[in-house]
Parts: sequence; C-alpha cells; structure tokens
Amino acid sequence: MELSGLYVPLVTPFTDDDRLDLDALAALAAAVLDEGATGVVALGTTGEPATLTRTEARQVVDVCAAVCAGRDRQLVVGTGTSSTAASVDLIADLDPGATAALVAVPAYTRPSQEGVVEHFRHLAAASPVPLVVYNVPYRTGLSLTAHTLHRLADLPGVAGFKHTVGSIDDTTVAFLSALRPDVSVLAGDDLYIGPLISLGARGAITASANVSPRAYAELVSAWRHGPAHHARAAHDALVPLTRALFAEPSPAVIKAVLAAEGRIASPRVRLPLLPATPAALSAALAYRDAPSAPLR
Ligand SMILES: O=C(O)C1=N[C@H](C(=O)O)C[C@H](O)C1
Repeated sequence: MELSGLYVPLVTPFTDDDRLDLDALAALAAAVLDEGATGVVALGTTGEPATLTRTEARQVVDVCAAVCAGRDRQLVVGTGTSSTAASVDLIADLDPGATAALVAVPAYTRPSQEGVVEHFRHLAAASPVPLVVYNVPYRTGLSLTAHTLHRLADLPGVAGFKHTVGSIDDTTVAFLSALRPDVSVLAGDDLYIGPLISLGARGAITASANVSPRAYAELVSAWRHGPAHHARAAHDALVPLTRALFAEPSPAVIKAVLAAEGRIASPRVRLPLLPATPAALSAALAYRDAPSAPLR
C-alpha cells in the first residue's frame, strides 16, 4: 500500500438538532474522491472525534468505508487514545475496510520518547492494518526528536507519518533527509504542503480540501510532479483561502462554508468548539471565489 497524494479528513456533518447527517457525509466523501483525492480520512482532527460517541464514530467509519469501497479508494481511520491498553482494544476492532489507522502521539500524559516508541510498538503489533503516526505537538503537548521519528519509522507495521508541526524546523529537515524509502510522510499542515513535499513528503492530509478538493489535489500533484513554477503559483493562489479556513478553531469555518454552499445541512460544531463568526465565513467565501487574491 502506497500512501501518496491528497487525503481529505472529512468533517462530520451534524443536523441542527445535533444528530449525525450520514447522507451528507456520504455525499461529501464521494465528491472529494471524484474531484481528485486519493482517499479520505474518517475521524481525523477535522471530524471532531473527541465529541462523538463510540456508536457515532462507528457509523462515520461505516459510511466512509462504503463510499471508498465503491470507488476502490483508500480509507484512513483516526483512532487511539492516551492509554496504550485502550488504544490496542480500539485498534483491534478497526473496520476491515480501513487501509490504515491514523494514530496521534498520546496526548496530555507527556511520556518519554522511549514511552512513545513503546506505545506505537504495542499498537503496531495489535493492528490489522498499517499505522500512520500522527505527529502534532501543538495538540498533543509532546515534541518528538528526529531520532524518535526514525525509530518509529523502523517499527514493523508503521507505514507513514502525518507530520503536523506548524513549521519547517530542524527536526523536520533531519527526519525527512534520512527517511526510509518504504515509509511515507504526509503533510498535515495545510500551509506547509509545498515545503514538506519539496523535502520528500509524498502527499498531504488537508482539511481545506473539504471546501475545494480539486484545487488542493492539483496543488499536491504540482508539488510532486512539477514544474516548480506551476507549484509555486498554485501555492500562492491557495494561501489566502487556507488561512481564512483556519482563522478560527477548525473545522468551524470549513463547516460554515460547506453549509453556506448547501453541501451540508448545518454548520453545527460540538462544544467546546463554537460556530464560525459571520466575519470569518465572509472572508472564507470571498477567498474561495477569488483564490488568487493577494495575501494579506
Ligand atoms: O483532520 C485532520 O486530521 C487534520 N489535522 C490538522 C490539524 O491538526 O488541525 C490539520 C489538517 O488540515 C487536517
């Protein structure tokens, strides 16, 4: 299994009275795949997994699995907790339709680097599918060294990384410059897709692509295959929209845009997230309509 190209971490649509809108989810999954995504991510950060019941999470995965199976496309499923034992139970129960499991570094507890490696060693041994390690220090509270990242890449059963560190830092450069060829890195920060692919990442997991899947699929493809001036132009054109979609805690603005377009019935997010402000929605709609507007 090759992890490359654009993966869209789908929003989880809710109705105004707070039920799952599974029809809207299926339509969204089909649309992003038909517009160029390699696969979808169910229960990524963008899917608000912390606020879903276990039954709801299962329903979300079932819907995404059916759409992906119908199109022979990849499904990555977000799973895992800060407890190794609980994560092993969850992962052993993963939908057989999943291509890979996206597992964040355990949050809040702040284990040692060695503890993180042991956590993933246990999960990889229990998982029916390959793991994608989700390295997101600004959410987990824990930074990994390049040495730890390389040790994780060496674990049997680890197929890739979602690298989401909010910058191109020394660790990122050291990690990517000596990466095993059989392990894929996917950019997890929408603004850093180009820089990360130019350092060796093979694709991206990009929430902004819920809004404009084709444009972000072309962006990933341009950075992977060139020419460089085309990739730069595609990047410059999408920076304002990307920034507007993340102007407030995600996925509030993304859901507001999708609701304004009638692609989901409600912009509802669950607490502690708040709905997007009207100003944030207007800015995002303006940049969606004029993706080459100058950066502000
Ligand atoms: O849904 C995800 O998974 C994503 N996570 C990143 C985050 O940490 O917010 C952003 C990315 O666009 C999608």
